[in-house]
Amino acid sequence: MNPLMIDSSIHPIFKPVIVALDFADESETLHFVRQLSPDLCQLKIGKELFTATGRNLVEKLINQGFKLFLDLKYHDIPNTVAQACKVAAEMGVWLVDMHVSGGRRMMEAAANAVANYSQRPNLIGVTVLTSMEQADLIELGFSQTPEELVICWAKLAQDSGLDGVVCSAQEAASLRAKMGQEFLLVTPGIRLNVAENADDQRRIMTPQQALKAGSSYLVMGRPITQAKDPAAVLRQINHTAYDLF
Ligand SMILES: O=c1ccn([C@@H]2O[C@H](COP(=O)(O)O)[C@@H](O)[C@H]2O)c(=O)[nH]1
Repeated sequence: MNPLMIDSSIHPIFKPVIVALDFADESETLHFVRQLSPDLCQLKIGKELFTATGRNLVEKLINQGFKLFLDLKYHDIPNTVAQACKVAAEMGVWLVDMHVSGGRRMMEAAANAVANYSQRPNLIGVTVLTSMEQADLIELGFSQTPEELVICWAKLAQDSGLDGVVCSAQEAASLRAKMGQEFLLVTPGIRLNVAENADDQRRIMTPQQALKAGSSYLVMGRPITQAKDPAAVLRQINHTAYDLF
């Protein structure tokens, strides 16, 4: 056995999963998180849990040693998003996101707002939601394929000073080739096998496919939170990641 496997925190690629804590309250969340550890995964708080618990739980989980993705998908005028990103930076979060469709000036204002924090959060742009497919884009007036739109918005995000994007793993290979090795590709829409229930997701991949394609981090909610043994699933994915790299 390679000695690196003893500590999966040595390189982030060996714990690529960000677990989406899509729960309704703090006690349910903390009960679930007791099964995990910062050596196994990162955590994500999104709209449901943040609306229920606010900054208190974010700070509690950071104090437990977890890297925290605050997934509130900001989309507003530049000043409002910039100020929100400053508050997130003060809370010590690791990743913050905003919709690329908020435009260049919004993203530049956000990047400038956090630039001088000694430990600033990584800012990432949400491209085309993984729950969307071609028909949804047509209905919204877009003529591009999901992949074309994701590539266009990822370039704009990079040009506006963001550190990466949220996209589906189906776009990861082309984005990795175009955006370089440092650009973060954070990919939800992950299912343990393609025959698994995709729920409301449309553009899905397995952990192995996503990592091979160039994903930096895999966002996984239900496949982990509804698993009998969430830690075992995470260990398995970490071993897969280790074997791949
Ligand atoms: O395009 C996006 C952006 C964010 N998400 C979030 O990721 C998780 C996925 O949960 P699953 O249960 O694994 O489907 C969820 O918190 C979403 O808000 C996304 O799915 N797609």
